Amino acid sequence: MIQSILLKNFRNHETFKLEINKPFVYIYGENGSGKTSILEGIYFCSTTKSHRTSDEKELIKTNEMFAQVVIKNDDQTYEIVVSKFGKRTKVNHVEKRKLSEFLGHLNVVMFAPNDLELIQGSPLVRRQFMDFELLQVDKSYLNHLNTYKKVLKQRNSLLKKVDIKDDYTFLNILGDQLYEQGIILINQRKQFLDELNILFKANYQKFSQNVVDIIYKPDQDEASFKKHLQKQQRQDILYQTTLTGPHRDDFFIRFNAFDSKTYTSQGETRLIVIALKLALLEWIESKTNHKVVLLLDDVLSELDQQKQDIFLKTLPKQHQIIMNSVMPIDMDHIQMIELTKERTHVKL
Ligand SMILES: Nc1ncnc2c1ncn2[C@@H]1O[C@H](COP(=O)(O)OP(=O)(O)OP(=O)(O)O)[C@@H](O)[C@H]1O
Repeated sequence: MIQSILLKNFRNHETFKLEINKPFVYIYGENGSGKTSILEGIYFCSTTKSHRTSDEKELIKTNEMFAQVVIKNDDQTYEIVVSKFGKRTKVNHVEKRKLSEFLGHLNVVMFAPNDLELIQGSPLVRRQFMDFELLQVDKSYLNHLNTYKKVLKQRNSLLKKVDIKDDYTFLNILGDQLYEQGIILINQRKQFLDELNILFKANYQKFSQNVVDIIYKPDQDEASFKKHLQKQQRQDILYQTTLTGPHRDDFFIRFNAFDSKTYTSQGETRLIVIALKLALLEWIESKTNHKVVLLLDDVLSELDQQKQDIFLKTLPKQHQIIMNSVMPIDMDHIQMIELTKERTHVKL
């Protein structure tokens, strides 16, 4: 469990310090007070990435040289500092040069408003979701994914040079390698979505009676992928690119009989994504045996009062939850923090 959080020069926080004394922390305050930045800080210290920017210099408070996040979790201290020279990480005050030595200790699942893109966005968003979650729990997945991408790049550059009349020997070798790695990705993604689907449906049922399902849409099944690479490469040569494979995979959420992407309302979409995140949390815990902290950024907006009440009542009790919103709520057993200007400029 996270016991304390310190942000220094992080976004609008000059110094923000929070000692946590209950499993459920609820932070509220006006727009721009820095609520999202606190969750972003925790996420950053967990993953070394921001959930809302790829330009990490943005995290450094204007006119400052560095931003720092220090988190005490299960009596271990994790620290990340970002400056114009890059990022540095420490565990228990000892510098960790290898990312693998820093990652995996402080596990979080975050819901943020831009996660609605999981439903509404392009297939790339959903592929990145599958890949990111799979490589977190299975290091070998990263190797297969990287090899697949490397072979795909080689094959695509060869396809730009090769002629219909040429000898296809090298193209065939690359096709075999692509198939070999590709089916591993397809099978792992399928298994991931099958397992996630069971947890997702159970979580979603707590909110609504609609029937939902995660449907994997591999670009090709194993047999047609093989057939394409062996017998239909003329098409690839013509288009000068690999037309099919897991790099074109997708999934969608079936909502009753429809595709939620075009069918569900904003509030319904939000509940679907929340249920997906709750499912993900359970899935990661079952795979890693590590406790996962749930971060909920502005999760209540767009939900009607009844849905907000159901949501708050059904939040998992066995997890640590850190959540924010504009308005306070009336609930027992939570640590309520009002974020005021003074709180973001605490004297240490
Ligand atoms: N590098 C930075 N330096 C200083 N201020 C920053 C920096 N980056 C962002 N800000 C400001 O920090 C403030 C806090 O942003 P944040 O998104 O955390 O607020 P919030 O409380 O979650 O707001 P909302 O309720 O509108 O979602 C904003 O006013 C933003 O303009």
